[in-house]
Amino acid sequence: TYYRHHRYVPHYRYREHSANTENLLPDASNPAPEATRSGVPEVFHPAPPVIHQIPEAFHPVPEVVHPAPDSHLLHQMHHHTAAEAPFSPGQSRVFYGIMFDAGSTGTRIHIYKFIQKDPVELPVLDNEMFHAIKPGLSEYKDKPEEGGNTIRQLLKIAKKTVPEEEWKRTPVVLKATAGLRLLPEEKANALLKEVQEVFEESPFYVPNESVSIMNGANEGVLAWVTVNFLTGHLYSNTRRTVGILDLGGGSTQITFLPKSKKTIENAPPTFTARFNLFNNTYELYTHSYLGNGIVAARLMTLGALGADGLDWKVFTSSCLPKKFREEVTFAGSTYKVSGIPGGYAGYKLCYYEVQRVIKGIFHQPYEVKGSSIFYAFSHYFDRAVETGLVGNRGGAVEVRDFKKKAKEVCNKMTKYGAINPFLCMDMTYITCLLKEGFGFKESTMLQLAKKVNNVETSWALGATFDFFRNFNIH
Ligand SMILES: O=c1ccn([C@@H]2O[C@H](COP(=O)(O)OP(=O)(O)O)[C@@H](O)[C@H]2O)c(=O)[nH]1
Repeated sequence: TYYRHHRYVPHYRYREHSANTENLLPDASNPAPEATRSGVPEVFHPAPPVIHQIPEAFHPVPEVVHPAPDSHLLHQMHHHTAAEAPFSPGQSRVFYGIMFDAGSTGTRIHIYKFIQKDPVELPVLDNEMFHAIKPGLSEYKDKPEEGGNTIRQLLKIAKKTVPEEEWKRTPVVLKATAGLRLLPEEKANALLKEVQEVFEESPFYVPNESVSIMNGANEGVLAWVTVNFLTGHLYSNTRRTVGILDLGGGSTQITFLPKSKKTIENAPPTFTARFNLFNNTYELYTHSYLGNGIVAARLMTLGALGADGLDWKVFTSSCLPKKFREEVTFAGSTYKVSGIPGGYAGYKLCYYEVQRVIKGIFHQPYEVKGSSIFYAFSHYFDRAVETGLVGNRGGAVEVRDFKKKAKEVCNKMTKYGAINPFLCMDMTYITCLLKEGFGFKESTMLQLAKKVNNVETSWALGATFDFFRNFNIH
């Protein structure tokens, strides 16, 4: 079935912004999207096997900055004239890319399979194999060899997924995010060195700078590229795109293409990123708030992050069930946390506590009060599913729905605490983050998704495109 051509049919609909033919591949037979039922948030339907056309930016051209030592790989990656193409007539070529996401709460492997039908056509994304393990690399800060074993484990999946004859030209790349950013440099470097060694003993192709800590701006931009690619916005003729909201364990990202110049003019200089893609130069508003991921925010709410006396101190909060008591490990430290026995718990008090994590830290972009569409994934999605705000296929909600649900969860702590004792704290934090952090209106619509067309919404696909054809983000 590798070579069967599936037609790309958009599976996303939106109440205010319905998908239209601009977002489709130029295929006259693509059906026009159905009208959405007004007022009913539509869900995403995981697509049947889909082939995603790679945007032109990914079209391999000779100025690829990552040199591949394997001439076979280069041969395939670059644009050929028919005479030099390594293709037999009518035969498709398949190639793979392996991207590791070393997050603060877990490590994930994404194995992308691309198909190039003939040397002059753009490759297409055929499918993704995804696997996640917990905890993240940062938990192994004092035992890097054990951290390396988690990577070895995931590489076994890569060896099962990628055919053996492709191993030596399949690039393997790892990018770490907040977990490693928050570690002391020497601890983070020891972990990266260990991963590099594990990669080198693997049969895959290890490019230069294969293992690194990604900067926050790239994390936001590359997730934006992924989501706009998967939703069909990158190869549409309009400049209509969607924004992204990513809530990790250690950091949180907001990225969107401003419609108004004022947004860029009023943004701090480090909050914008420019890059070329699809013959367009994009200037995005993007920022990663380190320490404002959901797990870091829990510990800040509790007053635990950076506190002394961790051995004996118990950090309490009215956001937690009164009888709850647990140890939380984050960025290599362990904290004792609990509810307030015999004390008060509930939404109002909790909101007051989480506000401390947000006040005075966030820049509110000029435009966010407008009608832009934002895709929210990672922990936004997880918490929305756990509380029943959306089903596990995701869907559209308004910011006020998070608030309503947060109140319900905090006021029925016993019921929801059984699902996840941090639900009240997390939902209240998300509400506060959206409203008082980014400055969204209560009526702003968010599309909650984990996958779009069967591919994970994360920065990893964007990073794989960037690897093959550098966007030169600056
Ligand atoms: O491809 C992915 C990448 C991440 N996640 C989820 O997104 C969150 C990201 O958290 P992470 O630990 O990576 O946060 P960071 O370290 O970047 O702050 C976690 O709930 C993951 O399970 C996911 O569902 N799919």
